[in-house]
Amino acid sequence: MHIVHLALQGCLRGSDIEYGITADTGGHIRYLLELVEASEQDPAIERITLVTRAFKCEFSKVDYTCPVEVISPKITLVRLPTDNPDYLAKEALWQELPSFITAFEQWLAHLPRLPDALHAHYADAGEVAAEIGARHGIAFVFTAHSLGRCKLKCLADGQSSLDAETQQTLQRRIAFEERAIRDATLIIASSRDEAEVQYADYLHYDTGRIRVIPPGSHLEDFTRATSTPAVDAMMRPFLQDLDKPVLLAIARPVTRKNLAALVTAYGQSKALQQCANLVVVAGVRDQIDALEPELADNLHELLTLIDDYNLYGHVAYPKHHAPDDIPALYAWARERGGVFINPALNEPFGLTLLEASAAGLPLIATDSGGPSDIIEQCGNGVLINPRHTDAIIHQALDLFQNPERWQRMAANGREAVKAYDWQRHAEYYHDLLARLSQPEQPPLQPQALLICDIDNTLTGSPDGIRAFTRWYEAQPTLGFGVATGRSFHSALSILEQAGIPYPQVIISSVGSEIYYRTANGVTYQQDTAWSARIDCRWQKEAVAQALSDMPELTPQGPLEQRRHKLSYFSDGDPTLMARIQAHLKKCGLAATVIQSHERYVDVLPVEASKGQAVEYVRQRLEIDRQSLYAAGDSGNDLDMLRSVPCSIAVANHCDGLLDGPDMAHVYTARACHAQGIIEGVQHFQQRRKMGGVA
Ligand SMILES: O=c1ccn([C@@H]2O[C@H](COP(=O)(O)OP(=O)(O)O[C@H]3O[C@H](CO)[C@@H](O)[C@H](O)[C@H]3O)[C@@H](O)[C@H]2O)c(=O)[nH]1
Ligand SMILES: O=P(O)(O)OC[C@H]1O[C@](O)(CO)[C@@H](O)[C@@H]1O
Repeated sequence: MHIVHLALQGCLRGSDIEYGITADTGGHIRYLLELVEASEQDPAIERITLVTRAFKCEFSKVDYTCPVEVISPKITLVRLPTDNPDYLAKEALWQELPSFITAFEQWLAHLPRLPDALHAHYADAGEVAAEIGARHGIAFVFTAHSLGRCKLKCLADGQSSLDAETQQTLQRRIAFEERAIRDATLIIASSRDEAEVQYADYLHYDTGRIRVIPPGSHLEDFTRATSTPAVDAMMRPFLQDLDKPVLLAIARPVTRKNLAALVTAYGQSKALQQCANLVVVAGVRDQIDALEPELADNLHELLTLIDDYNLYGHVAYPKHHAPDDIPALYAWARERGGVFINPALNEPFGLTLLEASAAGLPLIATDSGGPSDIIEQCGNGVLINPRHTDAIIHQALDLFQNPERWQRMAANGREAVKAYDWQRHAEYYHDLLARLSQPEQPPLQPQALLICDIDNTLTGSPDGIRAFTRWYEAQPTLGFGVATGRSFHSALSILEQAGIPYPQVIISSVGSEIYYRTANGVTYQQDTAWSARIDCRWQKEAVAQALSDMPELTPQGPLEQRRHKLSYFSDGDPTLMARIQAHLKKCGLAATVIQSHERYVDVLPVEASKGQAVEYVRQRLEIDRQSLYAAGDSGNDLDMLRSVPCSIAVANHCDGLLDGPDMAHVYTARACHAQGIIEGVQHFQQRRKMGGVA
């Protein structure tokens, strides 16, 4: 397979990246280089080409006009010239897109055959890929890295109005993104937040074409790192007490990274100054005023704040560092009981959080964007509102003054971050690309359909999953779907992690959303008729308002709240469901209320539940009632198992699932988890063969 990656911005080269030398030389470059390094390990990948723009510049000694750079035997970097030969910031690149497209077409014309996959990084490359894709009928993959609508929102939040030029630049970028999102065959997001919140602001948002594949990080570099004399030398000119704990930030000095708020918070708190130094690694520079205006303005602001708060001797802001110094910087902070902070107004994902976690530092991070996913997964930090300096102060003091909490978070992070692995990313990514390059399959028309709950039904036993996968492969006429309380992306992630085949149908968010796998075998299409059907009597805001009167209900995190689902934690009181129903009735509202695993309460439109969604899918796929199997284990499976004649409760079922008189038809498997599903389906198949009534 030949994969072509398009990435136009910043100073891209094969090694020794000058991170932060321009506003656009940052995370997308690290992401891309580490992705291709993992990608080339796969023998199925014959060739990888990175295509970028050639430019001249005065700020670096590197030759960024060199047309071809061989990075490894499989990976080549190609620089294409455009009309303007000079370095241009991403905001000005749009002018060069027509000439870049022409140069790219000429380059493509010299290839023996078109690439198997085209992958565009960031809005501008997305525009090129959409144009080339349309002209040549090439499918493409899009990764935004950062989205204009989120940036617009977070910049606009802080000010009464944005200047006209910024508005115009962002609107132009958003138009490119809209086109890329509309035309891309597949979109790769790094986090659930990106997939479910950040992309959701776009007109052409289509969840089913997005896959969440978290990036990795060269963990070993950070886990093994120790501080070096170079880091000591970097800090010595700045800090009075080199041994104090450290509050460390590493980010390009752009407005979105909000480094000024960090220095302000530090300046406001004498207590924080007493217990820790502040280290801000904000790119590299020779002369501040020779940098791009945004970088220079932000650095001037930092220097002014340091001066205003008289922080000399307490804050370090080194001028230079090499890529190799970065792991040593985290290690230097760890050796001093440090904490890593990312106070960005919005962080689409946040590679620095992975790096800091691997290096053993607890995190304080913005509550806007990808960090919430990372911290939820790793349990190694706290989220803060980046506009509240008192929250930064409070959380930093708490971590510095509570060594047990520090230890626990540092240990959690080191362990959990192992899940962010480029090799795994590459395997998943290649599998998707390989499927996309195969001819499309005819639409699904199974003769029978098995719908399974995921958690503790399909999952729970790795041996069971292996047995299930083998067994399912030998059932050519049996369709397979899942019905889960998880969101669509959360469901796909757990299935991928567990090695379960991609289902043909995904009923997610407790039956309030339905997706069908499309003919390319990779992407999904949402059933909008189902959404419209359950929407008609649903008054989400009013229901949420009414339930806010019930103190025993605590809302679950923002990602669990969906257009047609409100989710809460509860104390598990068995009378709660009835009380919620009564309260809603009193308020003139109606909803389906579902309690599971005692703690969880989901409130849905009246027409939505797993059972009603399964019946809808059965009719839509024209499956005979006796050829539909459903398997589950807990409270939110109850109405599905109750209504499907061939239902299976796995042996590890809970929530008194089979207590009701209307559950007598349910087959109770002797085996737990996925083995129980196989046992149940075989039971019904056998019974059918013998002519019994199911
Ligand atoms: O002075 C600096 C500043 C940054 N870095 C490195 O540059 C990378 C920065 O990546 P990240 O923290 O992810 O931020 P961005 O540069 O803003 O990257 C964009 O692209 C990334 C990859 O998709 C996403 O994780 C980000 O959220 C998105 O803003 C990290 O490896 C840093 O260690 C340096 O080496 N030196
Ligand atoms: O917030 P913004 O301006 O979209 O910035 C994202 C920037 O981050 C990067 O990943 C930096 O490498 C670039 O894609 C882009 O220049």
